[in-house]
Amino acid sequence: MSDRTPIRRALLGVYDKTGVEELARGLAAAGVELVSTGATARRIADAGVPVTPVEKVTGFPECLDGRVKTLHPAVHAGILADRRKAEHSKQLEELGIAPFDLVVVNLYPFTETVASGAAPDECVEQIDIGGPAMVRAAAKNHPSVAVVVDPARYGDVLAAVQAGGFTLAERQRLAAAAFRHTASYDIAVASWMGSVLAPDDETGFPTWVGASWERADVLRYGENPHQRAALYRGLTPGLAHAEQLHGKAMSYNNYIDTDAAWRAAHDHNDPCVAIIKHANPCGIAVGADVASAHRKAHACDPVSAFGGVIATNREVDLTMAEQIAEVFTEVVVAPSFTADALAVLQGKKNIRLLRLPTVAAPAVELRPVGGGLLLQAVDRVDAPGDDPTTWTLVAGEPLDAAELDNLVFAWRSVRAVKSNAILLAHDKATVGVGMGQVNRVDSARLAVARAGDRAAGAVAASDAFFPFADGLQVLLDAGVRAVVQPGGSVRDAEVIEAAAAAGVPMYLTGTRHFAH
Ligand SMILES: NC(=O)c1ncn([C@@H]2O[C@H](COP(=O)(O)O)[C@@H](O)[C@H]2O)c1NC=O
Repeated sequence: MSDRTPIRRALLGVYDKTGVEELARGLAAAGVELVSTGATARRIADAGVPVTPVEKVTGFPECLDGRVKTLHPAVHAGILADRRKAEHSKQLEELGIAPFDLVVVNLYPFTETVASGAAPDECVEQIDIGGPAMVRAAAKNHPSVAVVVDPARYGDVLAAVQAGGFTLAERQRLAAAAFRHTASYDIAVASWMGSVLAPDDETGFPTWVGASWERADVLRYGENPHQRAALYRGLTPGLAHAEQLHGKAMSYNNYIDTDAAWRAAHDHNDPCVAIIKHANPCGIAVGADVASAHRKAHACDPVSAFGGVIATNREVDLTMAEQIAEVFTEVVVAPSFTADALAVLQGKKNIRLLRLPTVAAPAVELRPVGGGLLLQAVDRVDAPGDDPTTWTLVAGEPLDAAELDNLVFAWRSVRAVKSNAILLAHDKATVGVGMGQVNRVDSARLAVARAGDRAAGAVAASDAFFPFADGLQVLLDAGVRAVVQPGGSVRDAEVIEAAAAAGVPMYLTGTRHFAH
């Protein structure tokens, strides 16, 4: 036996009126009686489709600037009657209320109003009350009623009407989508109230955090092939919203590395290229153009750059594309690609190309820990100590403008390096990066080993203070010509003395850039 419920009477009240005339026309042509709210009813009537204004059903005028239009038993009993129960149908008859089989509603644009910078009163006015009430009622009563909250589903509605109504499974799916819609809506309202309108305290962190994520993709696997994984998309812009222009599906590790690469490239204002492997840079460089930045970044560690992820903060041009095409590369992410660059890269079967416009970094980042979540302000290279005019020279002679620029490049780049970061740079390009160690001496050794001959004359940045002079000594012995580090160790005097003894300028920033 079919579990379709025929659609004879529909209630329509939509803020986003996209496609509503076509829907109404199709429903009316199939003999469905239409009831609708103020502006929606006018739009339908203007399209020449017969429609009953909801006031005719409620016997009550829309009032209080639209705050009350559908909040009435004649509407809600019509939606909530469980047609499987004879008693409900009997009660409706006694009350003179006709049931609804279909509810089509979308809500006031609360999020968009907040995003527009509107005043609090205007935001509050855009908190839809009657809409969610109808949506939730219809979704609860999905055994009898179909609910649609997305204009993209109107085609399905018209097909279902022709087929004799939605099946129970379809109504269940529509109901689940409807509850997701109202839940996300309420999360947006509660978040705004708790962090903008009426924060509970002065910490800057709300006492409650709600989030709404839409599944964007099911990935082939997670960090390892035996782990299942999926990508979810939130409301803030970023990698999860990037447009893939070419190549195989992104993997879990591709996402992790691409996110790190994107961030590293955007820590610089000049044309910059960052090449990332295992979420760490194997090359970062700035240049007059992206192609020269890419050549310099690649030269840092060509062995590791094999199979890397490349990000740039500018358009990829033909020259850069031709260079990339020479090396096996997993992903290239950029704000844009010139047509000829795209053509070259699309000739490579295994490369993934992502277009992601440059957007402001999010203010906070979340990291799950067992049973909870850490929230922190995102580390950007814009703290007071990131401005070289605030640096303190504690050893050696001041650098000339060009070398200081080089040191600033090293400092801006070291933020992207994880766990005891030591970064050597020359000509605004990394030449040796030490990372992922549990002590700073080993990171220094690694950076020097990777730099080889290039360590002599390079400048060095350390993401955090040297706890002892030993790590610094490794750099001094290798011949670095300047060092920047936060300072703040109890043994700073010892460390500074080592730099002074070697005649190497040392600048203290007072700001640390740990990344784990
Ligand atoms: N107050 C109510 O009873 C009420 N009933 C429905 N709405 C909303 O009003 C909008 C449709 O109204 P109109 O057809 O006038 O544009 C929809 O977004 C719907 O969710 C209401 N508005 C706000 O709560």
